[in-house]
Amino acid sequence: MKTGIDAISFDVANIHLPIKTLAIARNIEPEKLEKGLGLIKMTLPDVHQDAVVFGANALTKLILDNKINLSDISRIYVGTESGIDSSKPISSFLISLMEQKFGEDSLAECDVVDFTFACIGGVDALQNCIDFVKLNPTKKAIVVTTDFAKYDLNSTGEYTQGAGALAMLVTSNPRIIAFDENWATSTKGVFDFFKPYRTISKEAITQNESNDPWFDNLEAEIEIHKDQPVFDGQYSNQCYMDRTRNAYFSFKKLKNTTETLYNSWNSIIMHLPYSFQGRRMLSEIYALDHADKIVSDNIEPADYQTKIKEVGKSDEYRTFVTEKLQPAELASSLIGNLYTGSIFMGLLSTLAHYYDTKQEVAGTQFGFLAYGSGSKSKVFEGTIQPEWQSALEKTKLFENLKESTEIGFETYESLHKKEQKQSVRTPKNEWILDRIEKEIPNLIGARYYKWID
Ligand SMILES: CC(=O)SCCNC(=O)CCNC(=O)[C@H](O)C(C)(C)COP(=O)(O)OP(=O)(O)OC[C@H]1O[C@@H](n2cnc3c(N)ncnc32)[C@H](O)[C@@H]1OP(=O)(O)O
Repeated sequence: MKTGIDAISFDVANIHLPIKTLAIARNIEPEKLEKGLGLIKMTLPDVHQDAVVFGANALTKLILDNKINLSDISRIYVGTESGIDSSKPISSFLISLMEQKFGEDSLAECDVVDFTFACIGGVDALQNCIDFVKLNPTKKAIVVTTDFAKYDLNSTGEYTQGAGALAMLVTSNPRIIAFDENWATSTKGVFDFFKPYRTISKEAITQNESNDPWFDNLEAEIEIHKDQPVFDGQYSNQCYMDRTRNAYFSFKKLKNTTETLYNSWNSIIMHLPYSFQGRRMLSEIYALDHADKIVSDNIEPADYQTKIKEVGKSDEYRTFVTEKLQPAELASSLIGNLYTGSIFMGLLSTLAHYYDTKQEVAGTQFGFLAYGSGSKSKVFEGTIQPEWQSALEKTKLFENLKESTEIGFETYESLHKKEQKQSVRTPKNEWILDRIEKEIPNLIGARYYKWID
């Protein structure tokens, strides 16, 4: 029996800052961002959007477009690193919003939970749901990935920001992609990118708010966390490269093959924190697993990086990138980083590209190289199913991305600093963040959402 993804929906922030505008404002050469990293637009949440809103919108679309009967859904597992509460998971918010829209107790027997491991949490959720459906072939699960990839102003992560969610129905005999048995993992506990709690004294926080009785219950110090990560960009690239390489070669061992694995993959879907990350990182694996061994086992360490760089710039590698990686990059260039959703947006981008250009990919294999900082990589593969086109009929990814509203630099900064009061875009047929109760400087209160017709 086959198990995999039967349907996919998405919701991204449909306002964006052109990368050129950011480059000019920050005094960065636009060509570096456009041609070096493959960036065109950067999306970010409007005033009424957050990770719950994106997740709820993607999930609502999945349910409506595929006429899903909620009583058939046994699990909704969420991959996210944008949790808004240390106890109440985003999946708990999603349950209440879906019941608000589709009927009270419609998900009363559904198991829900969030998975957090930086950008790989969605893949962890998927793997769990696949295992569950394999054991219970008549049952169905949904995976939601939702995040706001927010970086500090003026940081090297700033131009890679993005926001949005995907929702995927996991079933037996799926219409889009069926995953094979083998999943290889490579893990190492490192600090390449993380979001630590910070300690702040009660005194510092209450200076301007001393009349609020809420503060009476505070300890002398409290811990808060900021949406933006602490990170070391070049080190995170090294960790990405090390983990994916190790997982790739473990995957070959699991498959018990000496064949050059990527040759059998029609498309390669990687975690894309920005559009060209995959092509910049894969050249090492490409060189090591090449049939003619471009890099031999006994090459001098000093020559190793130079050789990998050379391979990355060769015509042969460029052709390989155009054929196997570029379709996944298209949406990333127009959206930015989606953290847990990036790899799945790469899958959707690839399929939407083949759909729009009327190319049949049923029966071909796609290879997946996932990465999450902290750090972990998983490598797995799947086969595209005969009904993939009809299953994606309503998705219209690139048409939808064209509708995004452009904003200027001042609006971008005011949204980033949470100073903007009025939404840029008028919401329609979507969930919105209605209000946050007990919001005080640096602390976040209970959030309430509503559906806007
Ligand atoms: C969150 C995760 O997934 S972890 C893995 C990735 N890490 C992150 O995303 C963390 C946040 N991001 C960052 O810190 C940064 O954006 C990074 C590390 C990804 C990129 O760092 P930067 O210092 O901005 O860029 P970097 O110098 O590495 O690369 C710039 C590229 O543009 C190229 N470039 C520079 N100028 C130009 C130009 N004028 N024309 C064309 N290309 C140019 C460079 O040659 C280089 O490409 P190459 O190495 O393929 O030759």
